[in-house]
Amino acid sequence: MDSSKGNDTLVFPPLKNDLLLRAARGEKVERVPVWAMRQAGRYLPEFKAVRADNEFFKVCRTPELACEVTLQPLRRFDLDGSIIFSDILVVPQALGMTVEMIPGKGPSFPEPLVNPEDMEKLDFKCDVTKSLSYVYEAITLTRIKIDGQCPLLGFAGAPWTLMGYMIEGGGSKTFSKVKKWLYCYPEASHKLLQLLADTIVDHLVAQICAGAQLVQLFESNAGILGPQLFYKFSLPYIRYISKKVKENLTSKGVEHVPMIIFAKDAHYALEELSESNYEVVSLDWTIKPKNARSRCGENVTLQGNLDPCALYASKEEIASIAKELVESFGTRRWIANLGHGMYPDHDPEHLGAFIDAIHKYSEQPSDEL
Ligand SMILES: Cc1c2[nH]c(c1CCC(=O)O)Cc1[nH]c(c(CCC(=O)O)c1C)Cc1[nH]c(c(CCC(=O)O)c1C)Cc1[nH]c(c(C)c1CCC(=O)O)C2
Repeated sequence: MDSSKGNDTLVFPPLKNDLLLRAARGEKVERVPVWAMRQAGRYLPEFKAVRADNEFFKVCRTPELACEVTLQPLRRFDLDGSIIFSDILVVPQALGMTVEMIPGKGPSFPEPLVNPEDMEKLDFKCDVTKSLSYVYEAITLTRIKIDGQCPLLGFAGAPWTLMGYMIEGGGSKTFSKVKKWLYCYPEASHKLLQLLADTIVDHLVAQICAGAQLVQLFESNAGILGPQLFYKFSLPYIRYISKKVKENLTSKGVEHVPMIIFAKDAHYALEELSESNYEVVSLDWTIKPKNARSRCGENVTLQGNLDPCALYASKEEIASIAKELVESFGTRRWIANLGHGMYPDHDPEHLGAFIDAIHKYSEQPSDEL
């Protein structure tokens, strides 16, 4: 069958480029797939034009706008993957918290959680299929509009990263408020992390049922925890999520999709992450590809790990860095990406140079496939 089925009722246009799915599953590819975290964003003038007239969460909540900005980078670049435009902070919103996106500052929670009693304000019975239905509608619409050009990724923030925003009320240098919870209120912390994990499972399953062909879990603030806290308060929930997502899909009779874990700066846990039931482990730029491969073994696909700042280099230098990455990662079980997201002052053409160079240097002679 050439049409891909997201669930029993949805039939989407056939997929013309499945490199990303094949690389995630460890199959041979004729060239290495490439996409970029935050590929839809403020470095694109066409994104800024949409944002000029629409508040950030309005774009998230309006399926036509979310679909439009998701497709913008695909019109410019030869991308092998597309990530739905949304935000990790829609989950705290679904739990009843107010989140604002303040220009020049980033996300802000006017009423963050201060004490464990504040958790009573959260909606423990929240039904994401209702409160986040706009995300799933955006995914289904985008899956249709993308017309099989490449696979569509869904995503969520991991529990520890979301807990950080909910308690700090925004970004932070030290994350001392949320870390204080881990030391002073470990039981309440686990209760909050479990609530988040269960909500994230439902959110990822609903995205897959709506048409997401891979999903990525962002533990962007893993680096703030040392190994001890990571093994206690992050890794168990990362593992719970992959297990439950897969179980829930099986019980619904929906095909499994590859799952990607990005635990930024958690080098110490690479072995454990690669044994956490995720098909892909995404790396930040501070680790050598060969080192990561020998620690993760041969059974997972690696993703990454260009330093986003390398996109400030000349196009020639970007091409030579891309060539080095291809030589270090090899062409099997690798998805080329950045080690974190695009920055607003990146030149779009420099991302284009990276994408084209990865394709050029990873092209396989057809008789070797
Ligand atoms: C931590 C985090 C957030 N959101 C996200 C993460 C995890 C990834 C990471 O570590 O960067 C994930 C995210 N946020 C966004 C996407 C969309 C898809 C894509 O990657 O293209 C994704 C995958 C859109 C966005 N989310 C946000 C923007 C920019 C805001 C704008 O348009 O005004 C975009 C395009 C806002 C946002 N949202 C968040 C922050 C910290 C910010 C402010 C960042 C800034 O201002 O530079 C929370």
